[in-house]
Amino acid sequence: MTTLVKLDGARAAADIKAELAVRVASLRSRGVTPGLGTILVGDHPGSHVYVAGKHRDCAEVGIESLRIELPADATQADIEAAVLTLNADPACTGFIVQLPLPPHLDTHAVLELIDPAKDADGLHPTSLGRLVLGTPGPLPCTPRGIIELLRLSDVRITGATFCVIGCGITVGRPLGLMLTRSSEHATVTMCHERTEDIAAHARAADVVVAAAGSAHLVRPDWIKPGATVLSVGITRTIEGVLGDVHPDVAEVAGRLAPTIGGVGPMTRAMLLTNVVESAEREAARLDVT
Ligand SMILES: Nc1nc2c(c(=O)[nH]1)N[C@@H](CN(C=O)c1ccc(C(=O)N[C@@H](CCC(=O)O)C(=O)O)cc1)CN2
Repeated sequence: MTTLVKLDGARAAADIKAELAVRVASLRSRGVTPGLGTILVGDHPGSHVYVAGKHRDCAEVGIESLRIELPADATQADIEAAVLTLNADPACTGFIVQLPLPPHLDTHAVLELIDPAKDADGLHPTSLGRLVLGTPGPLPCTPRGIIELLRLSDVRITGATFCVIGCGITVGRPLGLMLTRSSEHATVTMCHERTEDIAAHARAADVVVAAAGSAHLVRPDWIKPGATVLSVGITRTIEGVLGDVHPDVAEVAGRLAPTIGGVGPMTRAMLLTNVVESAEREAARLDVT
């Protein structure tokens, strides 16, 4: 039996927030106050928990935060008006639209309306285009958090084989792009619901990232002994929160980012990082002009 190392995202995020608090204090002393806006539509239980966490984090590091909440039956015009409000609000230096939106809304049209200069999530087409081209821009928070957690935990990325399960816009798809940049140079297999024999792809990988949103999809016999596994997808049921990775995977993996306290806190820490980096660019611009 392999000894399991926990990839402790909660602890890493606490360290990152402590460092960000110092940078925010310095920005404020130079007259730049970072402000994060959030737009939350509907009653998705996970989204309420995550957005509450994002506002708690802001208070902890000294970032102002603004909150817009809309009912589940909000129209496309309602949410687009909320985006335009935050685009125009000088107190909001960056903002996010919490996903998923209720299915009657056009998510891509909403994301496209965000002022790219205020895109705190790295999900605007301009930011994703920059990611493809390799030019600097805000990076999507969960993939950035995954890579940061692997680096801080000394997990080899360059030359390693990754199996990314799930191709959604918040995690899998941008993670594939980020892992294959020259700064990472990993070899990545992207798996999705039409992939034949995902288990075989996972078994061949040094690192398995489960971001499909399918409870206990990844079983122990999918994992090469000693491999690194990250449980990213979450399903909320009446029995509680279930991750994409079955708990018995802990008996085979060498390192495991658990469903709770793994990648989630890192996602939030990277959101704060994006907000602070954008405010620092603004401060540098003001110093020059
Ligand atoms: N606009 C966005 N929407 C969503 C994103 C995103 O990056 N931008 N990612 C995911 C979920 N996510 C971010 O909002 C997220 C997931 C998990 C956590 C978190 O703090 N998890 C805690 C547990 C909380 C709980 O479930 O009780 C932990 O792991 O300890 C924060 C953010 C979807 N939407």
